Amino acid sequence: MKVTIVGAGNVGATCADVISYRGIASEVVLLDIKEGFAEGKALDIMQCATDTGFNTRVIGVTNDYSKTADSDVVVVTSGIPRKPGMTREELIGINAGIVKSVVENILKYSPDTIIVMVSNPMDTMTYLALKSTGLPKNRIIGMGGILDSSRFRTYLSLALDKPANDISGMVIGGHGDTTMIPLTRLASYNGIPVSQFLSEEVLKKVAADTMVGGATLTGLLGTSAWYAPGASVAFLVDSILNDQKRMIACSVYVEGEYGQNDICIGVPCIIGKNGVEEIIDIQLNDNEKALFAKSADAVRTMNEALKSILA
Ligand SMILES: NC(=O)c1ccc[n+]([C@@H]2O[C@H](COP(=O)([O-])OP(=O)(O)OC[C@H]3O[C@@H](n4cnc5c(N)ncnc54)[C@H](O)[C@@H]3O)[C@@H](O)[C@H]2O)c1
Ligand SMILES: O=C(O)C[C@H](O)C(=O)O
Repeated sequence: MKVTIVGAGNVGATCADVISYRGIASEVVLLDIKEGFAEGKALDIMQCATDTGFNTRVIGVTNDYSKTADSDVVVVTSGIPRKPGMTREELIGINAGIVKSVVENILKYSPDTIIVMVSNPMDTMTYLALKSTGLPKNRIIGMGGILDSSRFRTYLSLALDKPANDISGMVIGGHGDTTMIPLTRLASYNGIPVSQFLSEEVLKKVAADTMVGGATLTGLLGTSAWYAPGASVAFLVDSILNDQKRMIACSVYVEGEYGQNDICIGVPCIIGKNGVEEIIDIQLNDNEKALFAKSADAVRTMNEALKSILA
């Protein structure tokens, strides 16, 4: 199985590293516009093979899309990350043009591929990729909800002082500081509602920390995060390539689900070899429904901005 990752920066290279290390794909192509950069990252990753014991072939190329031919999955991480104090939405002006040209190039060589969108603002970049290529909606998947859910589970694990893998929880809605919706009501510690262990006040703080999880890391690091984002992409790619049919919150095109239409937004999906195989339309309570509607409005407004940027 072949995976291409466009953008060999922090997230792209970490994702290539995790995919190789875990043997998720037999071949990984890293592509970047910076001369020699992807080649260097690929060689560095390949030199881990004998120490960590993987056999994935990793190659790096400078803007040569012919080497990406027949990729089963293409991950798009090309574009600029935010700096402290910025929102993801402020990246739209530069990233929209990059994403549009990248997806056009990808499809010339891999017309049947599944695209995983990472570049921010991710929900709008996913929508842009869908609309500009005309690909069927099952083949464009935005990565955000899985990362936000990992952060939610981490903050819950810290509050409970219990391992994150014993905690389940999901974040839906937009991948933005004010648009994501941690589903606290449904989070559990080995099936037991977390509300049996944590006060309402603590749970509110966990949700608030989750929502600004990316901004917190950007403040600490000076650029946005990459370890958890890279691992989240690899988890998603694994579910596609190995047809695992995991339920993962992803940004996908909705047609009536959750009362919304014509946007890409984070909802629980079954992810398998055909990409998005099903959207799980769970029953939200009135408060969650209102939050989802507000989140969808914000995502829709951001999509509108594409018209003037790409005009
Ligand atoms: N969806 C998410 O959950 C999530 C998580 C983390 C980061 N991100 C986003 O992912 C993007 C990348 O973040 P990063 O930290 O890896 O940034 P980075 O600056 O480390 O890497 C981006 C890379 O893209 C390359 N690039 C730019 N234009 C290109 C083009 N036209 N073709 C090929 N390569 C190109 C750059 O040369 C650079 O190496 C950002 O937009 C960031 O906001 C999203
Ligand atoms: O926070 C960012 O800008 C990057 C990414 O979307 C994240 O959540 O880590």
